[in-house]
Amino acid sequence: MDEPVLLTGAGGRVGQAILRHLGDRFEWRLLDREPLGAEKRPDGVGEEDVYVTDITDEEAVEAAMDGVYAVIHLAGDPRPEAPWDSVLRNNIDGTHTIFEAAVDAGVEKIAFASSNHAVGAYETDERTPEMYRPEDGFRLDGTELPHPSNLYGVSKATGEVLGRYYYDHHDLSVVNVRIGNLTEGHPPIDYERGQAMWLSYRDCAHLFERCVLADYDYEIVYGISDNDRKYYSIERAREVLGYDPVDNSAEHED
Ligand SMILES: NC(=O)C1=CN([C@@H]2O[C@H](COP(=O)(O)OP(=O)(O)OC[C@H]3O[C@@H](n4cnc5c(N)ncnc54)[C@H](O)[C@@H]3O)[C@@H](O)[C@H]2O)C=CC1
Ligand SMILES: O=C1O[C@H](COP(=O)(O)O)[C@@H](O)[C@H](O)[C@H]1O
Repeated sequence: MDEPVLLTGAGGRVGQAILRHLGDRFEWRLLDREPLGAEKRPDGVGEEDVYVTDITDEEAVEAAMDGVYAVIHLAGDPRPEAPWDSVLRNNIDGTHTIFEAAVDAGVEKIAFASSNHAVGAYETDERTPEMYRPEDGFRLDGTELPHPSNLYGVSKATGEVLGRYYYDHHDLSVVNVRIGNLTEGHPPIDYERGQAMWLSYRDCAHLFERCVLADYDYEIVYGISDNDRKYYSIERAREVLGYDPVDNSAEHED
């Protein structure tokens, strides 16, 4: 594959985890509404490969999408407490703009950064905290309906449905990655839920690498490391994408 991979939200935590481990793996085109200094760009990615624009700007997104093979779409408001006006603009309208431009440009596939918060309401008082523990067998596997924890989760579920629409009506492969809790170096401390859905930086990069390279139609997978504590199945990601994580939050417990 010689064509570029467009990474939106490249300057954020997930984007930087990906670039840190996959900097020389693809020909990158980076997009963010904030400028990306040299320290945020892999070697060989110059300012000419960076698009400083808002994803709701249709013309600018069209320009960034020209000739692109695949998109990793991360840009958006990541705050679980984000208000409706922000998720409507950044997460829903922005994601719609990305899909429209991708279809127009003939992009092959899109990996969309969905979230645990699209399904957070499965974590009921009856199930918690037991479901966060290794001996508990409760698993979500991506076939369940969305069950959002907040309006941010609603926006992520909406992104997944937008992807379904563009997959059904256009020649575009779509994978939605319901990312757990990306934390650098070690799992969250004193936070069982976060340890159960920990995603290490290197597993995050590997997972999105597989999203670019694997063949699929429309998928919903969970993005967590291979934690002993887990309530998300990673079997679908293994099967369809060839995801093979190396980290486990249990290895960081005393
Ligand atoms: N970090 C995590 O543990 C998780 C992240 N996610 C999702 O992954 C994606 C990335 O999250 P993070 O890297 O943690 O967030 P972040 O806030 O660190 O990075 C987001 C990046 O997107 C850019 N951005 C935001 N709105 C934009 C817009 N309208 N146009 C252009 N650029 C825009 C920001 O400037 C920033 O660089 C988000 O969509 C988030 O919802 C989902 C689950 C967990
Ligand atoms: O979707 C997201 O989820 C992570 C983890 O959620 P939390 O409720 O354990 O904080 C969050 O840190 C991140 O900001 C968000 O985008």
